[in-house]
Amino acid sequence: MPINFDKVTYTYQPNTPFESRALFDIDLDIIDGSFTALVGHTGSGKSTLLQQLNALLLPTSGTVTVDDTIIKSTSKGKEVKPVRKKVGVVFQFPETQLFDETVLKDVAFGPQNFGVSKADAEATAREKLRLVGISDDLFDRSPFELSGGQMRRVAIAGILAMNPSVLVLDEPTAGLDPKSRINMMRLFDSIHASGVTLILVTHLMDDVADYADMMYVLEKGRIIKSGQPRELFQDVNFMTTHQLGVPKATQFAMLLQARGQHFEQLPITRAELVNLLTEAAAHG
Ligand SMILES: Nc1ncnc2c1ncn2[C@@H]1O[C@H](COP(=O)(O)OP(=O)(O)OP(=O)(O)O)[C@@H](O)[C@H]1O
Repeated sequence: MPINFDKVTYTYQPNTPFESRALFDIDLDIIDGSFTALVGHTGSGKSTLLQQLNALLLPTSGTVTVDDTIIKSTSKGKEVKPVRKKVGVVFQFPETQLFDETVLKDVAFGPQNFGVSKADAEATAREKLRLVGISDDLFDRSPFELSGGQMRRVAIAGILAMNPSVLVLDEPTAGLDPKSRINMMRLFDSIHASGVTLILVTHLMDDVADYADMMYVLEKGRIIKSGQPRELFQDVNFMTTHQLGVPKATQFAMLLQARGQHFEQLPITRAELVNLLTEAAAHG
């Protein structure tokens, strides 16, 4: 499902002494089926932008078009409700939003709230819980008895139970150990492969390189660069000057380059680096 931002601005607490503008003239295109990464420092406006994707915040000026719904400053709750169902947002540390007495009830809550029958909502909840790797024996347990990683998976299943066409993920692997982080990114990759449009906010350039096909760099409320990760990571100077860094494979290739190794194009993933080095070794 496509999303378009046309000259979106957002101002917190307008017309008060605390007025502060968080977004300036944002133009953004999320292509249907794409995997888009949004990167930027603390305070660059990522969370503010995310909340515009499903109308939790309305633009102060400009428009956000989600599929065929146009969201603007004067939009009413009823007009934007369809967007809430189509665009699922997984906020940072989503496990803090669990509330129901059992895992199954918690995940079934969203669809039931949108009018799905209890039986159908629970059937969807079971399917999504299995998809995120929660075993059946945990369905009737309190979500608060689970481990932190399991709680996060349950919270993600709750968003997936709404069958969103777009899934927005705000630093979804924050606080996880390296193995759980890799498993969770693989889960999102498989959700993307099933046709869901993915938007990932992250500061991990390896994840951008491994998964994203489009990338936007946000700084002080403005998009200062956009393009395919492959293109943007070639401009190592830009990425480091803006203190975002580059993937580990690119860093390693640069070290080799400083020692005389030639690369037509810097690799951005580990697999690419290995391939290039294997080829180079084969050709002496
Ligand atoms: N409720 C608010 N009231 C006033 N200003 C706010 C509010 N929320 C955020 N801001 C300001 O808006 C700007 C953008 O903040 P935002 O949280 O969108 O950035 P971010 O890139 O998501 O940061 P982080 O990575 O820390 O989550 C910052 O200057 C911030 O101080």
